[in-house]
Amino acid sequence: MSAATLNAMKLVTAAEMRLLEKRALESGTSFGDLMHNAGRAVASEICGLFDSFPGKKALVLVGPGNNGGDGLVAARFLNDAGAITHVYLLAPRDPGDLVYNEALEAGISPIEVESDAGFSKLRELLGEADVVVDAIFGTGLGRPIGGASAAALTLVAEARNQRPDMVVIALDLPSGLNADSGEIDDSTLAVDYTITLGYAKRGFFLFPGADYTGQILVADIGIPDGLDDDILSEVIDEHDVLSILPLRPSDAHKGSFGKVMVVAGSTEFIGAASLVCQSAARAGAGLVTLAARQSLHPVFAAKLVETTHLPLPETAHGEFASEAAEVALARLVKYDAAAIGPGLGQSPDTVEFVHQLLSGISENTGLVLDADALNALSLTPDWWDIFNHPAVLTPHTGEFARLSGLSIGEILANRMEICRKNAALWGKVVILKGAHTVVASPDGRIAVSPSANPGLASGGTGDVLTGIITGLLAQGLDEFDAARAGVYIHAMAGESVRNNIGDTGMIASDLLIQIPRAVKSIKEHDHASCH
Ligand SMILES: NC(=O)C1=CN([C@@H]2O[C@H](COP(=O)(O)OP(=O)(O)OC[C@H]3O[C@@H](n4cnc5c(N)ncnc54)[C@H](OP(=O)(O)O)[C@@H]3O)[C@@H](O)[C@H]2O)[C@@H](O)CC1
Ligand SMILES: Nc1ncnc2c1ncn2[C@@H]1O[C@H](COP(=O)(O)OP(=O)(O)O)[C@@H](O)[C@H]1O
Ligand SMILES: [K+]
Repeated sequence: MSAATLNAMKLVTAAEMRLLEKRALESGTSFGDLMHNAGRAVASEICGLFDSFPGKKALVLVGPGNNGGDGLVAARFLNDAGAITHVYLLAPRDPGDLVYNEALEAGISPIEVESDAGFSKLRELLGEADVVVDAIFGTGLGRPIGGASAAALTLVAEARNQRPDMVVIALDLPSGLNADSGEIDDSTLAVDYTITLGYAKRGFFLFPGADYTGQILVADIGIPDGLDDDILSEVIDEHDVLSILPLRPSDAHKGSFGKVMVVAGSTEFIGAASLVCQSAARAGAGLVTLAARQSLHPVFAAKLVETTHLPLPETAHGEFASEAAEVALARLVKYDAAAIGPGLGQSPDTVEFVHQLLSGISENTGLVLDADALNALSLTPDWWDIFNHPAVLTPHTGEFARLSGLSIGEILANRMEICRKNAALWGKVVILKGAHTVVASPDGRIAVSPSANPGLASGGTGDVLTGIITGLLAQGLDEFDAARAGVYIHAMAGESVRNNIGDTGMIASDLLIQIPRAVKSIKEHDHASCH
């Protein structure tokens, strides 16, 4: 999905959605109103997808519960809008069902599920439909989809393969997609659009579900304002990022934008340090200094022209000397933010160096810990009890597994919730990297990247993220703001490269010049939207 298509979105679990619905009912909205609003809003979104809607052929697949009820209301409004509308009932509706009877009164004659195993009528309708709405199951799915519903969904998928112009829409969510975990059923359709009710669901940003939603549109179903203040999860949005980006006064000097120290790099991982330094500068930091072992200095000095250098003492064996941390700490007091870890390696001397740095660093220094700094932390049981400095941690799944003691499978199965819980336990802002990166604050807030971009899955792109966030911390942002703005800018930089060269062969260095361009674009969009 293109990240730019998403607007500000809170994310809910199925339980949170039920709670919001309950609050809406308690505040005087009836369930009938909500369902009516839902069906009408879905129909209105569907009409908006076509240049001219009257005369289009719409097929609504209706299931047994309230998702099917919404489908019946939507069918009525599609009919009113001039579509030739068919409703296909996958399960009988109660004869007293209000929305069913309203559909009948509107002249729609629902087609009962066929006893013919060949589903000849359904095939015929699918052969002609311009738009198919999956209103079979929503958040109430309780077990695997089977029988006629599974068969119908398979037929839609087949028809779609034969007629790519047919638009397939999921009402609330693609049937079978788990709103909380992103798990899917064998029958779940990969749709073109998901028109979701009230709030986007967490599962839309978790895999495999994230590959099935198509473009997500949020339909307003009339849940009154002010009921969702305790919903703390959202997709990171351009307007939020704009509101937290540091100001750039015209009379600024380099001291205005903060100083970053990067403690990174080793003989084996030279490039990591370069990428962090360059991205911190590209994110707007006033000055970047690289602290690396002194024998590496000539290489870095040739490569990093704008960066200043703090060569650190080393042993005859090319390891950090015992006084290296003290040298770095003495200089660090003059810095606003530090990135520690990328490419440092994991030798015992390096681990000791990292531990000394972390135990001596001032509370006033903004801190991003990545890669080998995280690996070094993981070696200490209950490390979070000892290391209580505020920091942004940027683990990928493997590093998160080491930090938490959880298995990679456990983390992947529940990325948002696990990231949220551990951020609270560790007292850190935690970025769980990957497609739809999750940012969690110790206070329970979660911000999810709108972007999934396989182009970013190459060595060094994480170092760029670390640099951007440290650059933002140095400019005065707090940890959570720097983390979510950094994740967004990094994602936008990745989207720009993907737009330019595709998702194959992107390298981390390609992102660097795109960082200021992403910031510029965020600022200009706001300017454009004001006029
Ligand atoms: N939240 C809101 O504010 C609003 C929410 N709204 C809508 O409500 C939707 C949730 O509705 P819901 O709770 O009725 O659940 P839904 O997804 O229709 O399915 C439940 C039905 O399916 C059945 N069933 C379950 N699994 C099955 C299976 N594998 N195979 C076969 N049957 C299965 C289950 O039967 P049972 O398990 O009892 O046998 C029951 O009959 C939500 O997604 C949204 O569209 C709006 O209307 C208004 C405002
Ligand atoms: N499929 C993907 N979609 C979006 N972002 C991704 C994807 N794969 C990787 N990334 C991003 O690329 C970066 C990779 O970081 P990391 O795994 O630490 O690699 P490295 O250490 O080589 O830089 C992270 O910011 C991660 O979120
Ligand atoms: K559905």
